[in-house]
Amino acid sequence: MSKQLILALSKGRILDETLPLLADAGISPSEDLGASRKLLFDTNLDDVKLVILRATDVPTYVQLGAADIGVAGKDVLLEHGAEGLYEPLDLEIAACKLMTAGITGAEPARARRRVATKFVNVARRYYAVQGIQAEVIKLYGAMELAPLMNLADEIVDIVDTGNTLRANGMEPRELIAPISTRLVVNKAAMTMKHERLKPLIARLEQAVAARRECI
Ligand SMILES: Nc1ncnc2c1ncn2[C@@H]1O[C@H](COP(=O)(O)OP(=O)(O)OP(=O)(O)O)[C@@H](O)[C@H]1O
Ligand SMILES: O=P(O)(O)OC[C@H]1O[C@H](OP(=O)(O)OP(=O)(O)O)[C@H](O)[C@@H]1O
Repeated sequence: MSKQLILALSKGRILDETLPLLADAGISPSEDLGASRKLLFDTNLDDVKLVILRATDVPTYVQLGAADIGVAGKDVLLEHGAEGLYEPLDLEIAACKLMTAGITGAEPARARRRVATKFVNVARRYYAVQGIQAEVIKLYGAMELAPLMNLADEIVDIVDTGNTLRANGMEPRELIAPISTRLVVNKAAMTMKHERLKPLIARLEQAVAARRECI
């Protein structure tokens, strides 16, 4: 097994909050991530490299061992499934909620509810547990448009400020799960590379704890 540790980061919103946390933990990329089209970066630590991935690809890289450790939203992890992954640390960044939502004031009454979402696995599980028959429609963005356009009765999506829902005449309904960004580790790497992973995870734990104390 390679001596290097590969750390997979979710690009976009999560990356913006991950880089300062990594810096607090004493880990920084050797070059400016934004100034390059590169996706694989050295860091100030000899044995740690970073890969910058689409958020939904992080669990796949870590599960299959192409990366040893990763940073991913709990929403993405719930949708992907936890097989082959440990989730040792809540990084307490990019907090939001995974919720159902519908048109403001409308009764969620259909016997068989049509639900638009990119979180199809989460949605199927959620409605099954509630005993609600649901036809789940996969979308890749702009979920809030689906009820307005009569494509769906309800959506399952991320809610933060609620501004996107309000701007589209919708309201939050049920909380499915509180979301934050998590550290995930490949199960085999946790055993085979334990000596290298342990101090890395400890650094991150300390950085999260130090921030909590500042709040
Ligand atoms: N207000 C928010 N809206 C969306 N995601 C949020 C919000 N706050 C925190 N998050 C977290 O950020 C992640 C989404 O990041 P971002 O919006 O950059 O990616 P995306 O547009 O969903 O991904 P992609 O571009 O790969 O489709 C979510 O998985 C969630 O964990
Ligand atoms: O409650 P709010 O603060 O309005 O945030 C929630 C919105 O933010 C996200 O969309 P994003 O802007 O990431 O676009 P996306 O649809 O491409 O994911 C999410 O899908 C909601 O639409």
